[in-house]
Amino acid sequence: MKRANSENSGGSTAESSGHNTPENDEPGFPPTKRLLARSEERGDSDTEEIRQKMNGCGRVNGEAIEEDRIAILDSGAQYGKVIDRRVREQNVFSEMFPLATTAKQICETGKFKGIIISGGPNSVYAPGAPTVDPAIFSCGLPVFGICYGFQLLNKWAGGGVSREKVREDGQTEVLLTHGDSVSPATVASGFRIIASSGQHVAGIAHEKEHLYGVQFHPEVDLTLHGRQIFHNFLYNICKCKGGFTMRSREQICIDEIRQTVGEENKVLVLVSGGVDSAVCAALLHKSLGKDRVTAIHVDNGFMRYNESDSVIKSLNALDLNVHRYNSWPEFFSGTVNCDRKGPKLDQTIDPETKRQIIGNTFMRVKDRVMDELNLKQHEYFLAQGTLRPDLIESASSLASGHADTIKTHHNDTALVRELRKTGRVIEPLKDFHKDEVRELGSSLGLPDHIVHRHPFPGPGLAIRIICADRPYRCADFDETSIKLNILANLGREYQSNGERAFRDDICTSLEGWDLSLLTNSLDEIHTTLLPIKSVGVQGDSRSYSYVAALSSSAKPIPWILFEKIASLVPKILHNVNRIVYVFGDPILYPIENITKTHLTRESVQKLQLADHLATDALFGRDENGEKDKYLNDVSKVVQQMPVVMLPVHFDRDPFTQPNSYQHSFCVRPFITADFMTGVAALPGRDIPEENLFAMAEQIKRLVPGTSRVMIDLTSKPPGTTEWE
Ligand SMILES: Nc1ncnc2c1ncn2[C@@H]1O[C@H](COP(=O)(O)OP(=O)(O)OP(=O)(O)O)[C@@H](O)[C@H]1O
Ligand SMILES: O=c1[nH]c(=O)c2[nH+]cn([C@@H]3O[C@H](COP(=O)(O)O)[C@@H](O)[C@H]3O)c2[nH]1
Ligand SMILES: NC(=O)CC[C@H](N)C(=O)O
Ligand SMILES: [Mg+2]
Repeated sequence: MKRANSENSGGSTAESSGHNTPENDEPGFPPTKRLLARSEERGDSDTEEIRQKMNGCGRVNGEAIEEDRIAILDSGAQYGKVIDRRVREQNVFSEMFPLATTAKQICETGKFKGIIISGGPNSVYAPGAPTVDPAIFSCGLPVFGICYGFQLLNKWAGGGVSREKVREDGQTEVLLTHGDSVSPATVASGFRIIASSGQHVAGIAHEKEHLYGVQFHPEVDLTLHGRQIFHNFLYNICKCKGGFTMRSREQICIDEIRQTVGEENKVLVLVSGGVDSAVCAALLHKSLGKDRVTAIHVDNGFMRYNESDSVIKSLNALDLNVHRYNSWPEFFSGTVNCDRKGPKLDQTIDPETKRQIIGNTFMRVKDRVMDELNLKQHEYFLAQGTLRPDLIESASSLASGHADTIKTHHNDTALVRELRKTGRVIEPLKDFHKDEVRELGSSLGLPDHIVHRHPFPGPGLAIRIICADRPYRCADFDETSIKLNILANLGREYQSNGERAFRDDICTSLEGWDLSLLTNSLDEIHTTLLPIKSVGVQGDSRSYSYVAALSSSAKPIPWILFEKIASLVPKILHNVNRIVYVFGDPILYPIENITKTHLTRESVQKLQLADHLATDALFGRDENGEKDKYLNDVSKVVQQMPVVMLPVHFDRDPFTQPNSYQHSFCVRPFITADFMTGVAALPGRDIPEENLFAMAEQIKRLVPGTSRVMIDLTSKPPGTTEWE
């Protein structure tokens, strides 16, 4: 293995990191003492915060944990808190600290057995990129670097990290999401390559120094054997004993609620009918009793068809005081700020602005409701069923210091953050993931139809109507369209030199991947780049890019081929976030225009109908309506199925029919455990194909102005569950 000298490696040369000195005969390892001293001198601005965190460390709800501890240094990954969970579920206590935490701070406690460094949105070679105290790698504790953490490790030890032509996003057997890479030639000396992915290095180890790094994400569910990797690190390498068991999480939540609210005060809880708020309300009920808890459900105008009625029915059955408020005019005319200046929600296109308006309007409606119910602000706390992923994706400082905002969840807007600072917000589930909340709900005795209900986002259908007033076409649109078509038809004979060169380029870039399904396919795949944007998450950062539509006359529909194309497109075309299949005949005309779309009552009603038809067709409905809709076999495989309205009118010759006025609908059946990562459900394998055909036919027939129906084939990452 050669020592790297990548231009992009940020100048981490043998000389600058003090390698090969007489004090340390192992190449690549700077002398520990010198680095520990240097780390003390740094005087980082985070120091006070870290010191406080370190002092408070090792306690769960006041109880000291004396067992082995693992320090997780947070580079801002979306998956940081998933690492924490993976470690704790193996009965080892873990705590997250800012990346700037020094080796000295960790070592002087004498309680840590190892260090894990998380992934993050930055590039290790970018100016000002967050970095780690170099002594971390030589303090004697085993270190496991994940993604950004792996890149920091390799760079520190004299290896290289560089921006690659091909970024990797998505699942193979492991989840990869990165744009920077280590190549075999740039692995730091002394390290052994223990895993590869195509041409990239996926794992390195220096057994003697107990230093390990992986480019992929072992912490997420999508990585097969990820738990085993943590087990090996914790038990075989760090020699943890595994004595930590969490006290009943239910009791921890109850104690926290009682401590915060005290003897006299009361709680107003926002309930949507979803599992998180139902569990939150049940915990409050158990902790404080019925009379001290008031629940309000807000119909913001973006609920599903008749949903608020059934929510009230099922919440009343839980013995809660629930008040329902129909506030849709307030939401449609809501603005980001209280002064009502700036664009109203029904004039807004930008998804982040839509989300902020909705979140802030929830808070304003809450204030109005309190006045109406004569509840005194100083006696009341506000409770929300906020979960860990809501905070991570909103880049809340409650979750991480370096994370990128993927999307602002409505329950974590600026106004909510202001209220939190006053200490009057209770979020007992803020450390939970969705599957853990369901477990807690069952143990609290909530009925199955609530516990297994599919999630529905607070902003509801408002973030499932893609608003637009002009097509989204950047300079790269035409080139991306051409490349998309070549990529989807790799088996075709290409005449032009340019096309052949691009095809060969793709094949070289994807060396190591099995492309036979694509190169052997005789089916013609039609591709249409849609001039609209959708939100995604790539390399721990937010992305906002094009949607690619696939169609074909091939029968039966080659779903496995489409799935493969969907997984490869974002690897090659980084400006494509989502890949959909369009039901029906192949799409022949390009999409030049969009249908001007805003949030109006009419657009919401159309989507309510499409969503209602799609949900019934896929999950069925018993004769009583709602009851078992989310308890059948398909709904156990698919954990959520957003239906999204797109401002796209297909099958129009743009020269003879320039005006676009119809909409299309896309269903997104999604398979996941914790909603941090997941994959699209594939027809014929995960969900019945005939249900989807029936659904597409019904939407087209019954929803006025429908152009086409499609299904989303994108995994998360690079897509997200919701489109905005
Ligand atoms: N329509 C609504 N009325 C009142 N509160 C709401 C409404 N929608 C969302 N909330 C509040 O925002 C919180 C977060 O919403 P979120 O959708 O994540 O959770 P949920 O609705 O309880 O569960 P699920 O994720 O299963 O839908 C809820 O727990 C609830 O406190
Ligand atoms: O209460 C919510 N308020 C929001 O603003 C919000 N945005 C996304 N979601 C839900 O969160 C889960 C993950 O969604 P994404 O993969 O789209 O980020 C999915 O279940 C989404 O439906 C929200 N829930
Ligand atoms: N997930 C990560 O840690 C990504 C690291 C880095 N931002 C990259 O894209 O390579
Ligand atoms: Mg919800």
